[in-house]
Amino acid sequence: MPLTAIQDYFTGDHAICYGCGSDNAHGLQVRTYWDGQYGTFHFSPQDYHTAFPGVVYGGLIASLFDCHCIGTAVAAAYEKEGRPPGSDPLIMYVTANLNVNYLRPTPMGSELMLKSHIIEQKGKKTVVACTLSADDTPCANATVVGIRAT
Ligand SMILES: CCCCCCCCCCCCCC(=O)SCCNC(=O)CCNC(=O)[C@H](O)C(C)(C)COP(=O)(O)OP(=O)(O)OC[C@H]1O[C@@H](n2cnc3c(N)ncnc32)[C@H](O)[C@@H]1OP(=O)(O)O
Repeated sequence: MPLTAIQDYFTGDHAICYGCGSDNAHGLQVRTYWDGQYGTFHFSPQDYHTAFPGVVYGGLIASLFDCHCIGTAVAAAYEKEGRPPGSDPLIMYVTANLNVNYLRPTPMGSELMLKSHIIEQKGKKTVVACTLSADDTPCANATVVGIRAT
């Protein structure tokens, strides 16, 4: 697994995203570690991420999927072009579609693991699938369609 997350290569206007911008002090700080096959991200929900007692808020989960999957699309695109992550010209994707299945309540108090992989890379479009697990139990999964913006 790389030591640097894909989002850590982004600076300036590309580092302000609520989900993954390193310069956004109020953001979620999503970090995607891409190993060429899978993107991995761990997140520990805080008390204020609760939906109801003991259960993580679903909108938070959607946000984690969103930025982690877009990060996966960016990392995979650099790899496909044979370029170091973050090199110019910068690669950026935006979310066109985000589809989440909530399989069971996601428990508070556990570290969450998101694991993503590429389903399709074609033209401007990349489709990424991702599973979110707590204590090795899948709690939600998602498919994200990313469209290349730069
Ligand atoms: C600069 C680098 C920095 C990077 C890091 C920054 C950090 C932040 C990053 C984190 C950011 C966090 C994430 C965020 O929060 S990103 C913010 C939330 N997202 C947006 O605001 C996006 C708004 N939408 C648009 O801008 C346009 O509608 C887009 C660009 C998405 C498509 O525009 P357009 O319609 O003109 O595209 P096209 O005609 O060229 O079609 C191209 C292909 O796309 C396919 N398609 C289109 N729509 C959909 C859809 N809904 N489902 C499935 N597929 C769809 C289409 O069929 C075609 O496929 P194909 O026929 O070729 O197979």
